[in-house]
Amino acid sequence: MTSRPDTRDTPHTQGSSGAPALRLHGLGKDFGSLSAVKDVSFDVAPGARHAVIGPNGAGKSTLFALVAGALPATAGTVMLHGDDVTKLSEHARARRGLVRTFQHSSLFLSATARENILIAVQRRHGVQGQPWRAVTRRRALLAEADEVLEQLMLQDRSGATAGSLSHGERRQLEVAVALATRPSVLLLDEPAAGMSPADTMAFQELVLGLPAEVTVLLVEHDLDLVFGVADRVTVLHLGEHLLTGDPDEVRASDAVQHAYLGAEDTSELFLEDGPG
Ligand SMILES: Nc1ncnc2c1ncn2[C@@H]1O[C@H](COP(=O)(O)OP(=O)(O)OP(=O)(O)O)[C@@H](O)[C@H]1O
Repeated sequence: MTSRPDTRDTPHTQGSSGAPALRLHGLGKDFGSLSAVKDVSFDVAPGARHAVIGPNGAGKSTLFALVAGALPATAGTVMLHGDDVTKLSEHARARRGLVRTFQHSSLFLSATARENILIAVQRRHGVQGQPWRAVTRRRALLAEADEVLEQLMLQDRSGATAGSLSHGERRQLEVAVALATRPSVLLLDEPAAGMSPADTMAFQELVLGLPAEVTVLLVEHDLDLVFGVADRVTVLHLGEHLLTGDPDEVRASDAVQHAYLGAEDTSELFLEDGPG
């Protein structure tokens, strides 16, 4: 009988064999007679900032849930660094480094920003349930939490309770909490939802500043954010894979323009920088 190594204390690696960080193959999800995701295949390269976009009902959230392990797939496989994780739970995937943030906050609102991160750091080190008894390790754990606070530009909000943070800051903190688990692949679920334009800009900087070795898969409505951060974009339409390409290919694609706006004027869908 084999047992999986406990990876809680080891940084997650990018895999050994040159495999993609993520490979989705023939992925499908049916809800009764509705196929929300149909035969979707694409790779996410290690270190990529890869976005999934598509019009309402395209299947983005469902695909996200299939990758995270929140929903079982009806068909197909999810490979993480070359390992088949299709049958693994969300928790088991997270332990292998595939970590998501939540669209609806899962923060402890009465705990400070630093404490929220610390809780994640402690979990990674396997000291949850006895947080303040591990006195000798406390300093190291706090230092790790502070490093994440700084990475996410939250050091000035360290002592503020999560409940007192602005919407944009909470989103930042959610990413910080995810990052504290040392993911190899970070899944961001519509982070710009409900954000002001200024918060979205700040969030863009945050994503651009994430450690290069962390692969990011982002499901997002806000195309400004997508085209501000992504080096690869997958477009879904009616549950199907329409195109995976670099941002310029996606912007230039008639099929993508039509998927978004049908026969309507598409001239302003993907605005380039500069005056409109
Ligand atoms: N739990 C469910 N049960 C039944 N149908 C569902 C369920 N979840 C999603 N769907 C349907 O699957 C299709 C894809 O939905 P999904 O939410 O994945 O799309 P989306 O691209 O994320 O949409 P949006 O941009 O509007 O959030 C839609 O037709 C939706 O109504």
